Amino acid sequence: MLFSMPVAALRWHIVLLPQRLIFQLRRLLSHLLALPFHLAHRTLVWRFCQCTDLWIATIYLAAKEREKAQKLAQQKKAAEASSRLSSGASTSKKGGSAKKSGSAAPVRSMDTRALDLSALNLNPQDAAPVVDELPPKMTIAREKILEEAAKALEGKGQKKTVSLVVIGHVDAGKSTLMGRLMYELGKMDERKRIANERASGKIGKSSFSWAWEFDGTTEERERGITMDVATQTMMTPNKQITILDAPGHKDFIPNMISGASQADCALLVVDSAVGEFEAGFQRGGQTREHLVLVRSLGVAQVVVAVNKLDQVNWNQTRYEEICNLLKPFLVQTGFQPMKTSFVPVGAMTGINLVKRDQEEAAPLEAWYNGPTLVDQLDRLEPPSRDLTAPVRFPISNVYKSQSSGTAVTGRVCSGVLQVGEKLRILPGDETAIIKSIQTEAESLQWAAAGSNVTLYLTAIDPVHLNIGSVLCPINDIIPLATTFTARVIIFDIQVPITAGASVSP
Ligand SMILES: Nc1nc2c(ncn2[C@@H]2O[C@H](COP(=O)(O)OP(=O)(O)OP(=O)(O)O)[C@@H](O)[C@H]2O)c(=O)[nH]1
Repeated sequence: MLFSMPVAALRWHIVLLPQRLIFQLRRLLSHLLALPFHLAHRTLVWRFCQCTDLWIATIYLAAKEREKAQKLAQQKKAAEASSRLSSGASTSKKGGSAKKSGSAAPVRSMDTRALDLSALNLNPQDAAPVVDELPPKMTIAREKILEEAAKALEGKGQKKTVSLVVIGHVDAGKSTLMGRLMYELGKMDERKRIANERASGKIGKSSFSWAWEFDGTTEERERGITMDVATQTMMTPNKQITILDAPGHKDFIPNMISGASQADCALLVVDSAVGEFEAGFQRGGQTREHLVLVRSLGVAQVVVAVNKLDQVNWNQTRYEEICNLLKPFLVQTGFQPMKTSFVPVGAMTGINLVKRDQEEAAPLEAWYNGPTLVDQLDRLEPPSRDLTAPVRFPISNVYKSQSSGTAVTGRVCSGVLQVGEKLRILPGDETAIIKSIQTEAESLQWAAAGSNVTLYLTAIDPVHLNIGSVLCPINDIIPLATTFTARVIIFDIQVPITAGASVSP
């Protein structure tokens, strides 16, 4: 080992080093000889690159131009197609699950999204006034509509219509009750029930499967709460009832108010479980708050559904206790005792909604032989409607659908309106023409005071339509006022409000 090192070093210096030097010298010589060829070659390559670059750039630009032209043509075609579609009034019958303020079309609700037109799916093209094909003409004489509307109001030849807002503390079982009622009345078929049961089970929310008929949005289903008002129609023996299922959670009170403002009557749902009823009825609970709100909005009739009685073994004493706590509060809030009624129910099992012949209903049958929920709802009377007054249609929601154009929902508060009628939008100077009138179930030629309808409008830029605006006849608008009297309801204030105090909205 000691001898091998110097021998290896000696070999490196004497044998390998000269060899490497010779190799490097030969490389240098060959480079020098090849230099002229290299220069000539490089010039050629550069010249070729210049040509090809230009050529490629020309092709690229031409392709871009073609693409741009194609895009423009496509956009033009799409715009033509959409205006053709939006001009055709939707006359198809709608059925199935509840029409949610936010279902297929992005309906606006009164919460934080209220006037956010950016969420209306409008693009710059849509924002242009939609004056598509010629708007429809008014074809029915006003006298004829008034005659028909008066007959309908008296219930002659058809059922009287009533709109009903479903209110109550969060999780009282409002949507479950309404979903189950739809099933019991045959409006929800077995296939739909099974689909809802499976899908809700998949996301671990099987106890909400009945509520899915009304809680239609993904967020509502995932969170297990109602967030916006959902609408459906049901038939009782003598009435056609428009149901407005309102949210119970206090975060969505503005949406609940929007539903209540379109209703004639209310169905209050309370949870009879011990502690749960008390939570809703105490100060700050929504049982109290909702009752005060609906009464202040003019609702005078209320049916109270005492729900989840299965959780207290259908205990009669508990039912009576709840009724006795609510009765004085209802009177204090302004409901006349003869316009209030109570009914014990089990929404989940469908007990005492339409019938109570189920096996599980035996404990209730032992002490109750009164009316079912449907019997009570059938007794509701629509308030008087002002048919001859000028049309007043306050807008509850505005939305825009790809297929049918701009639409507004709400209730005809007074008067009658028909397809083809030109209406003024207040506040403002704009007008719109009614292209079609829809309810959840059908397409109409006219609608009268008390009807909850969707109006598809034409000849109007949707930016002029806002929640709270009112549609009126062009020659009979709401008179301007400089002063008004307001009744303000304040819940749970921290500091008393005194005259002259400044308040922020
Ligand atoms: N045991 C029992 N549970 C019920 C009954 N009705 C409803 N529930 C349950 O109560 C919970 C709330 O029901 P929902 O129908 O979502 O209540 P809600 O009042 O519509 O809720 P919000 O609209 O979000 O205020 C669900 O888990 C239901 O399964 C009933 O009769 N008995």
